[in-house]
Amino acid sequence: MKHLKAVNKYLWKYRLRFFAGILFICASNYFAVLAPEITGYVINKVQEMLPNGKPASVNPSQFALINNFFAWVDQFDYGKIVVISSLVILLLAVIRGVMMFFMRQTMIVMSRHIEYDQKNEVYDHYQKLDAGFYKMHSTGDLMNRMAEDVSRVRFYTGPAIMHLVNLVSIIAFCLFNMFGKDVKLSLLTLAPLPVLAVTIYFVNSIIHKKSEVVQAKLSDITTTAQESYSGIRVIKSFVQEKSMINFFRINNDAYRTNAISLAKIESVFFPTTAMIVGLSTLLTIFIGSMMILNNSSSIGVVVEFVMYINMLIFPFTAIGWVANMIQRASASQKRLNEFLETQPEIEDKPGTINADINADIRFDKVSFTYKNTGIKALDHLSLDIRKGEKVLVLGKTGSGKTTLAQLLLHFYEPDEGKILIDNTNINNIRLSHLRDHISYVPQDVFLFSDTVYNNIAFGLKESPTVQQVENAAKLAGIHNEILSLDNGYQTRVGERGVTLSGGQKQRISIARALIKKPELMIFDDCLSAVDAKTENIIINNLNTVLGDKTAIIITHRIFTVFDFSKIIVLDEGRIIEQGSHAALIKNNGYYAELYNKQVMQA
Ligand SMILES: Nc1ncnc2c1ncn2[C@@H]1O[C@H](COP(=O)(O)OP(=O)(O)OP(=O)(O)O)[C@@H](O)[C@H]1O
Repeated sequence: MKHLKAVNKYLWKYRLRFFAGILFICASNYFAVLAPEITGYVINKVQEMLPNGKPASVNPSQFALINNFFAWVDQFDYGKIVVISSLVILLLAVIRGVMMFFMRQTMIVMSRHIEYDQKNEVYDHYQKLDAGFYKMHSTGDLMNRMAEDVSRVRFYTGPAIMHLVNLVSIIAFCLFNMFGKDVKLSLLTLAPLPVLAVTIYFVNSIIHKKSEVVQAKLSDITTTAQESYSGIRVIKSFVQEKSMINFFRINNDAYRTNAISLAKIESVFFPTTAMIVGLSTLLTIFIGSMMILNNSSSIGVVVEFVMYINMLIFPFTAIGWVANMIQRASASQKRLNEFLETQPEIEDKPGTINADINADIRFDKVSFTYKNTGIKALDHLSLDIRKGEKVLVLGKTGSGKTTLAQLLLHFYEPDEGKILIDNTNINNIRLSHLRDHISYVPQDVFLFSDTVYNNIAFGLKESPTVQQVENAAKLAGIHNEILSLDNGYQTRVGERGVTLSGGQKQRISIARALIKKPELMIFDDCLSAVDAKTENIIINNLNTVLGDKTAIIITHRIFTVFDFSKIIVLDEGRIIEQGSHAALIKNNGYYAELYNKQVMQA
């Protein structure tokens, strides 16, 4: 329960709806408990009219309103009493209906507002968390917390609170009336209800546990099916269709077994509840009849009690259900709190500034180890890049090239050493300011399920002109291919849109970086899926576009068409070669070896 304290701030934010909701619930139950009293009164009147009938001695109602009504209606004859009472019962039902409408309008609408706020809160927090966090948590886990956990918490702020207040108030009103009328009859007829509540609570827990297992199994088969669709080419080329079908069947079998077991429990549970309800009514009639025969109660009061007992059954059965809902919401809120309380390791510290970024870069003995794997990706690396320089970063796979780029973007923080831009430590530069001045084309290109146009324009503060978007696409060597798509720049890509080739995606993401025109551009092996001819065109274009901008180009291949100011070769997080093309060829090391291989292949 303590975890749910986190939603109190929202209950307070929507306090008007919350308190109005409580008021409507109490009002609806107040009007609900008046009807049995009037029914009992009318029945006693009927009995009084029978031959040898005498007035029943009944304790007055607990409510002044109803006592005043009886005093007033008593002046009329029997026929009028029945008609007026019936109309009043009808009126009470209408008022109750209206109150219930407002109760849902306040409480359930409040829970939807809270759900909306909470989704925003979680999403905002996700945006603040750093790359390290995302490496540690799967997308499925993040999505679940955002969708399922938030909706379970909504069950607490909406239906659970509403039913809780409802059952507390209806139980209070009924007991107040019942004990006021007849203490002995109340004690005897109410005795089975707590047993009913406890039993239902336990059976409900079993049902919930079983439905969770069913949900988990369902999610297993969905994942298996989803992976089979996305990986269908791999499955077919490895001739694994049969084993995939078997794997799916195993998951589906597990789902069926659990779903059937749940259905069995439910099919016993609901009839049993109905039977207990019937037995309670029967018990009330039986005990009531005995008391009428002993002249210690009246028919009207017994009928009134039968109605109260029927009113109480649902709240008593709901105790277990509501308790389960609260428990589940609490578990979900606990999971949400875990994330919401996670502070990003990389965030703006006090005193960070919007420093000038002209892109003189210095790596000063920088070392970095990935915490999750313990791999040392950079080892006392020192590097100077002057404004306007174009630097080629080469190295075997895993040598630390991407890490170098991501440290510069401040995705991670060095364990040792410092990174300076124009003599300011990047730890002192506001994150958004730093990243605004850098265009980064990552190795694993990502396009949003949106139009090609919007994908290129993504991240710009102001909407670009069509001309600007097309220019960027031309420089990235993709303009003509975009025009040949059915809807040109308005073609949707990704999910349910056109599927682009790896090379096309890479070039769209280059266009996205070029349109931003920042001080520093980092291209991380982003031409790997492009053929040599297109690669040459793009590199040539870059030569013109980059102008006096600083650029870091990470690659596995050597580009001879481009005149790099500096080439650095990384190995195991250290610079092993550094210099101009000519100097490195002369050096006869890794670079010369790679160059010779490339020349031979050409
Ligand atoms: N997120 C990560 N968590 C843990 N270890 C990582 C992570 N990213 C990279 N590494 C490890 O750090 C080392 C350097 O990786 P990095 O991606 O910087 O190399 P790279 O030179 O860019 O490789 P490639 O050319 O294959 O892209 C590698 O050994 C890699 O396994």
